[in-house]
Amino acid sequence: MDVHLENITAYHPAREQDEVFALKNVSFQVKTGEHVAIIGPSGSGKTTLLQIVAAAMKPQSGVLSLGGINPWSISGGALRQLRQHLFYAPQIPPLPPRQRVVTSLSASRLGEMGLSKSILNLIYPQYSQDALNTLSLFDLNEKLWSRVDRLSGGERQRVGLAKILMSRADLWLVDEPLSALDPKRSRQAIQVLIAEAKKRGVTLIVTLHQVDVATKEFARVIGLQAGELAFDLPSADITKNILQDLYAQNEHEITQLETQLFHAE
Ligand SMILES: Nc1ncnc2c1ncn2[C@@H]1O[C@H](COP(=O)(O)OP(=O)(O)OP(=O)(O)O)[C@@H](O)[C@H]1O
Repeated sequence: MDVHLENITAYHPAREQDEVFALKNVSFQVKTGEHVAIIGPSGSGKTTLLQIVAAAMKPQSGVLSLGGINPWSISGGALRQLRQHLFYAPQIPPLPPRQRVVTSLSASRLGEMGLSKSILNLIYPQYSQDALNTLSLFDLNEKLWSRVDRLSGGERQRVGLAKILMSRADLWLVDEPLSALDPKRSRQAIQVLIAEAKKRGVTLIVTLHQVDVATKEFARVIGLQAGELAFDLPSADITKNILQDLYAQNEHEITQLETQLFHAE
């Protein structure tokens, strides 16, 4: 599914008084099957941007088009149908605490199950073989029947990624999927996500704090700064100066950036 944003401006209803917007005049296109990373300092609008693309938040102005359809100009029923084609994975995966991993993974296919199968899924989890195969991509096969609240933070985050792969959506919107993972697991997890997206022709948009992962693993990187598009470049064209400018206002993150770039060399 292709994504097209034209002059999107958005703000949160409960914003601070001094905040005028979370996104301002943001325009870009992502082709079907393309993979894009979005980076930027904390508060630059990365999550808001994903929520806009997921049609979970309505922009104040501008036009969003998903597969040629403006989600805000169609009926509620058509919007629900359109949303079945995309998977939005928030920063903290919403995993009900007492649920087993297998149930949580199969819930990614609730949209195609129908009511009776969905209820049955709570007792006899469906698609358990697919769930096992997916978990094995993240070295989590032995956790298939574990309760979600007995997993470590990093394991929970990888279950969140496995849930994306279990879905049959053709647009994946993934918000900071690596925050609880060590560098080696981060690299491995993002490589699995990209390889699966490629295999299935899925369009992938991922927000990342790990600049080194974004520039090494993604062919295209978009930089956001204070709600505006700072750059939209092939990763090969992104220099240290461009990155330093992006994070210039944020001392803490520029130190992190230097560490990442230093280790990446
Ligand atoms: N639910 C909300 N209510 C009010 N304001 C919000 C809300 N969520 C975000 N904002 C504001 O919108 C702006 C963009 O926030 P957003 O969460 O999109 O940034 P981000 O780049 O994802 O940050 P981070 O990297 O810290 O997750 C910030 O100024 C933030 O304070």
